[in-house]
Amino acid sequence: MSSQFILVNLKAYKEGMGPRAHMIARAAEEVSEESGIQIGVAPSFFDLHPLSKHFEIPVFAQHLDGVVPGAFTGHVTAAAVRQTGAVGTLINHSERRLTLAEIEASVRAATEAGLVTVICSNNDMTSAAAAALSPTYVAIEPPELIGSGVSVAKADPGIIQRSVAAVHAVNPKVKVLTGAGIQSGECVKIARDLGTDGVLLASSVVKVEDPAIVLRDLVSLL
Ligand SMILES: O=C[C@H](O)COP(=O)(O)O
Repeated sequence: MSSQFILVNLKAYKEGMGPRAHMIARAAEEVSEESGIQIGVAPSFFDLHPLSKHFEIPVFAQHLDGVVPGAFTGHVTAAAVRQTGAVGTLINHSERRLTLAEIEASVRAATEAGLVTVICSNNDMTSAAAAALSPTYVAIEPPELIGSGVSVAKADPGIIQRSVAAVHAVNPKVKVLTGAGIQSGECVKIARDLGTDGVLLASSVVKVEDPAIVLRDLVSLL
């Protein structure tokens, strides 16, 4: 069985909320069972518990704050994310950037809560810095390609290769995902052949009428 991981970020897309989040999670679970490839979803905070309750696939938060439970307002603690049944979290997504100190605090809090951590980075230098914090994964995503329909695997394979090398030079135990414009089995295969452990993607699955068709294509060459 391939150890590749496909993580679908539902972002704040209206096509990824409520009933649509359930439909996407159901498609992810079906395709995961058929293919043996692990497929997870990162819905809005409000859909974490509904999805973790109904589905076996890994459910991730899109962000968490590195604060301990207490007098904080509008913060999302690692303990609260854990209680929803989520098993992991994105940290420092391009659309939810944090300071270096905040990233470190978020990774520490999430790790202490037993969550899988995915730090997002924008280039190979920040990938190396992220690896120094010992997350489970670093996800390299060139911001200019996010949501563009142009795949990082085809447009900029060099950034994937350099990031894998940079991450592993700092900490060989840290796994690497890549994202931005990922849309087909060919993209996933190119990323895997460049040394990544999977992909992080959104629009190509979330914004289509039938996500299962795209998900089946994504796993087709693994
Ligand atoms: O979290 C996912 C990434 O930002 C990629 O988004 P995208 O697949 O729509 O380019």
